Amino acid sequence: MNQSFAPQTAATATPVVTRVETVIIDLPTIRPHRLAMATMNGQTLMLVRISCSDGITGMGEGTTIGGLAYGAESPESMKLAIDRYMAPLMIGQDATRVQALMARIAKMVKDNRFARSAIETALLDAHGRRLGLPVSELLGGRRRDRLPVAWTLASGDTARDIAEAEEMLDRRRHRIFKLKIGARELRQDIAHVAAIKRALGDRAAVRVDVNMAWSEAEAALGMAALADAGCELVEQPVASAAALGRLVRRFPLALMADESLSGPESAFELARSHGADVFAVKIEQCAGLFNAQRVAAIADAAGIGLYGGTMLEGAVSTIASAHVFATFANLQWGTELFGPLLLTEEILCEPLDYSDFELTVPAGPGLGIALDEERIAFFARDGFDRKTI
Ligand SMILES: O=C(O)C[C@H]1C=CC(=O)O1
Ligand SMILES: [Mn+2]
Repeated sequence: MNQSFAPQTAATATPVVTRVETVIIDLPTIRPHRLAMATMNGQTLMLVRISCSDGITGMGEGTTIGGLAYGAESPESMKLAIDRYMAPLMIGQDATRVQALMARIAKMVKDNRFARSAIETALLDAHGRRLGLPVSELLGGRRRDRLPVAWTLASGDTARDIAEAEEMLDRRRHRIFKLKIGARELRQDIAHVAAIKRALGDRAAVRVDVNMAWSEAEAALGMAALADAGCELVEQPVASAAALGRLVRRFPLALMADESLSGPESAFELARSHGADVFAVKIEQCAGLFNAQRVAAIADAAGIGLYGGTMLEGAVSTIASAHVFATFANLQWGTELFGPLLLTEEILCEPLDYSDFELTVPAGPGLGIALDEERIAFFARDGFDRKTI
């Protein structure tokens, strides 16, 4: 058969990355958010925009909690890693081969998982827009259009937390509540959890996140008391993965790994050592969306439950997470993709749909969201080009 191989014209030439821009924006939170390691009064988003030779652009986000309190990357270090090290590796490279380009970056940039997640998100957003497909379709296809969303009660005050939970139930926004504990004395924390569960009864699920604040002995005491109080799940009570393995299944509540999980290798190790009942999957901890899928596959193979976690990201990384969680075969524990709701400011042209206890995964190309560039420019620390994307 005769085949014609027409030479590539400018219009069909491979799109390459032409520009990588970053910006840091500081936004207030609706109330102080008290975690074991830090109290947040605001959140800082590091946004990245990748432009390509075919005129397509994509957005990504790197966000952490409490500066350097949560992990080794800060918003400023993510910006630096991208500006100084990742961008030069990307300019002129094929923008359509996202996995190949991420592998090129991973070879030259160790760790820096949050910054890599931001870049991968932006490349997938751009490629989705190019092909007219949502990111979830690029990742193999979504299995669900809506995701259950938990809310974190972390005002530090029991009565205020109960009032907040009641309001969320009334508005049908959340019926799963995660309580941040570990900053106070153990007995006080248990009394706090028990009071909230008593007030909410069967109308809501109550879970806790200790953010590694307990010793193993405290965790044994605490988990028994939490189970008695009607708490259904405890997240990362201790720092060490070995200790998690010694605590799991000893008490009638599920044990979830969060900080111990940093991608497929640690997921495999936790699965091998039976270190958790549930994995909190976070795209940033995993260094991107493809790795988040690998972590989910490991959990499925090991019979470990899945939960869609957050680093309290803004809309861009929240929706990137939503796209990948929508592809998971199992999502037994729902998600906590409420980050944008903790901020006083809307940075999207159209707000996300949180209704009936769930978040709708956008259906448009790429991430399916449009940033309000005026708002971004207004909140940018050092200025940002206004450009409609
Ligand atoms: O899970 C964490 O440790 C971080 C985060 C998620 C929800 C929240 O309130 O804090
Ligand atoms: Mn956690």
